[in-house]
Amino acid sequence: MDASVITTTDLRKVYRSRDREVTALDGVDLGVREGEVYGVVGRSGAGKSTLIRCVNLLERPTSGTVEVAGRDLTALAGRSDRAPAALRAARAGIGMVFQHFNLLSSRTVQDNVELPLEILGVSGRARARKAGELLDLVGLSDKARAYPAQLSGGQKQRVGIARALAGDPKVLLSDEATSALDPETTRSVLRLLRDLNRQLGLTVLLITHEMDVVKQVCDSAALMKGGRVVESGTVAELLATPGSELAGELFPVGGQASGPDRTVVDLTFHGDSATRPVISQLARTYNVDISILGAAMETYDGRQIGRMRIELPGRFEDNVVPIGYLREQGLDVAVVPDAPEAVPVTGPVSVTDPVAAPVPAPAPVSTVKETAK
Ligand SMILES: Nc1ncnc2c1ncn2[C@@H]1O[C@H](COP(=O)(O)OP(=O)(O)OP(=O)(O)O)[C@@H](O)[C@H]1O
Repeated sequence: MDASVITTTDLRKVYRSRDREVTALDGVDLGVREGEVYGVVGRSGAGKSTLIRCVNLLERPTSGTVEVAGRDLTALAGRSDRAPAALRAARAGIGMVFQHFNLLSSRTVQDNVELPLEILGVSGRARARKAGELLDLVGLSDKARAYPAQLSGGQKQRVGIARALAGDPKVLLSDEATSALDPETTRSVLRLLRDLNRQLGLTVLLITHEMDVVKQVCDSAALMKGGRVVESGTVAELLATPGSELAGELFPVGGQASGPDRTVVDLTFHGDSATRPVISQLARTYNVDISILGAAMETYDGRQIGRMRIELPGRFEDNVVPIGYLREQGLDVAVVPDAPEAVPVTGPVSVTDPVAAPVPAPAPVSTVKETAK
């Protein structure tokens, strides 16, 4: 059974103006499972904002489909510019928070939270009760009568989150919600999102350009480049994928070769291999001096995953056998060229292996498919 609560299929968005076309989304397939926090990262212009705005049809996709909670929103959108009633109703089940909060300055905090309920025609008393509950949930009961100008950035975002939850959404979309906040406030807003995700079973799709956000709250992540998703999966799966750019950015294991005629290798340990003394066995078996240039160890979903960058004396050709040994021990092995990026060693390593210098350009990392938790 597909437990995705947000699914985009071959989503494309082309912005057309008189003299040019920009392909902002170039066939995006995304699956966000119920109850997870899913982060989409990428450089400026990668298409993140366009993607999140297409998920609630604030932006109309050029082609492809968007399903949220089992409903095909693209089918509800109709052809005119004005959203039909069915789409407006479906959107009530999708909350959205924005980087710059988008609060109405002339309304109190309580009235800002009540706004979506007013639009839905909810009676005054029911609105006030719901707004009171939501402000309690985000820790701002004492600010109900304050105006946005009297709040800190973090408090404003909490109001934005309370307002986004007014329609009891199953899904919350977050468009760089913490980008305007300092690191400490960012952490507290992310903790709030995580708590809401757990308490309410809320699915959160967020876009960010900060890897720390992914590290702090995301179960899964996708990397976008040029309108495409180039890597995706649970954080644990990504960390275990040789050559994953996201894994490298989440847990950088830096370190350069100490001189010429050295082989630098990135190793990923997971499962059983994370707890065996593979490196000391390698040193003993081949009588080779190994320098550890960097290492990171994390536990995700109860699985230990380690990444390590080591240096072996000699060039790649001299180290084919030890590298083969590491692979036999169940480690993912990627030889690092002079440039900082790693090249996954994919085929079986043999003495005549063509991976030997010159090292080819990094191969694209294949998408990690979703697996049940
Ligand atoms: N309304 C628009 N009209 C024309 N081009 C647009 C429009 N909105 C976005 N684009 C273009 O689409 C591409 C993707 O933009 P988008 O804002 O989705 O990227 P992003 O990853 O969110 O970047 P940022 O982090 O800077 O917001 C960019 O080349 C951008 O210039």
